[in-house]
Amino acid sequence: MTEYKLALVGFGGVNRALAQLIAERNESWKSELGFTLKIVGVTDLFLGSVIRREGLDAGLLASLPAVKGALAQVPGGDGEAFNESVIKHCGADIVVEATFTNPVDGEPATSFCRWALEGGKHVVTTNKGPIALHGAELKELARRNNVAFEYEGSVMSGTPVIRLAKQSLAGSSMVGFEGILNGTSNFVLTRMEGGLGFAEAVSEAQAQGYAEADPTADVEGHDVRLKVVILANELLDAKLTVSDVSCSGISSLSLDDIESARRDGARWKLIGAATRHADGSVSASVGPRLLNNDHPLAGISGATNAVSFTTGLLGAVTVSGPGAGRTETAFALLSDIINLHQSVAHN
Ligand SMILES: NC(=O)C1=CN([C@@H]2O[C@H](COP(=O)(O)OP(=O)(O)OC[C@H]3O[C@@H](n4cnc5c(N)ncnc54)[C@H](O)[C@@H]3O)[C@@H](O)[C@H]2O)C=CC1
Ligand SMILES: N[C@@H](CC=O)C(=O)O
Repeated sequence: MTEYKLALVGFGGVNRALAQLIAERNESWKSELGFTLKIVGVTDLFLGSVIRREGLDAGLLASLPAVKGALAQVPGGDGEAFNESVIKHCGADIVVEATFTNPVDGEPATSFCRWALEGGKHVVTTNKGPIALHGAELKELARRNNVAFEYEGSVMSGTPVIRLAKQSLAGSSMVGFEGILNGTSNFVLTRMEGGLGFAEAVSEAQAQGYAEADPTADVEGHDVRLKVVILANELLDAKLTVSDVSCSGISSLSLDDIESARRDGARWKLIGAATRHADGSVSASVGPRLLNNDHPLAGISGATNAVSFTTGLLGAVTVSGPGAGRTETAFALLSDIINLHQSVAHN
């Protein structure tokens, strides 16, 4: 039976949910997936760090209080985050990177990924910064070190859009996509349709674990811009950088705007889109759009996301599912591990 040893880097909502899944389901994964997971290291800026090569109790980790230095309560743990030691020396096969997304330079998560890949460890991550800003370099580093670099959760959380589009829509002559790609902003718009104020709706999204550490990234479109760069570069063979994508958010929409849209049979949605033109160039944008109620994306509510791929052979192919959420995103990490397990077995 294959057992993968994991180092969890960042122990916030997503990696804690992964620990909970491991505590509850590791036994059933033996027969269902053909492997089990063992956590051998955890590090978090706020909670501290711990290494235990024989394996840590996933249930105990998942139930730790979210207080400063809490990992010191675990046998062998420390209140300080020794990121480099955990990534390089805890004996992990897979580094599970889920620290804050930094939309400006992708750091320090990009360095964490580099350390892991250079050390011959697989990396799975939900962090959008390293992929949108340094994806080509990290993929090349993974290739040179013969390890996997997987990031399904970076777009639409547990909804498997990247792999689905890359594998199952390969050869469909994709020329573009448009989508609702941020759970928080769609949740906020939906709650505002119910009459809740903008600030209260953002607070609810934070409490649900949907929002970024700084929710400005969600409501001003910066998070969607990273996702548009990731999808365009993966699926349209674009070489987009963040500055190539025009970007505006939903913070200027008032309750009046939303109510007046409703009276007109329409809904405001934050849409990220990219199109490949006849000359091969790709243009991309993020911004609020008023959609008539009969538009395929108009009915998407709450933290649900959806993306519609425009293909030459099939026309529009639309995928919808969770766009945010702790357990939903932890599932994306599991799906990355399943994918790397299948690749390892295949090779
Ligand atoms: N929550 C969600 O629905 C989704 C989250 N993501 C991405 O997944 C990542 C994790 O998300 P969450 O767990 O919700 O965030 P979170 O804010 O709950 O947790 C992040 C953790 O990383 C730790 N951290 C930050 N900087 C660090 C550093 N330099 N070294 C060590 N630890 C550090 C923080 O202390 C925090 O505990 C983020 O990049 C987010 O953008 C992606 C898809 C969905
Ligand atoms: N904050 C993001 C989380 C997923 O990427 C969102 O709300 O979509």
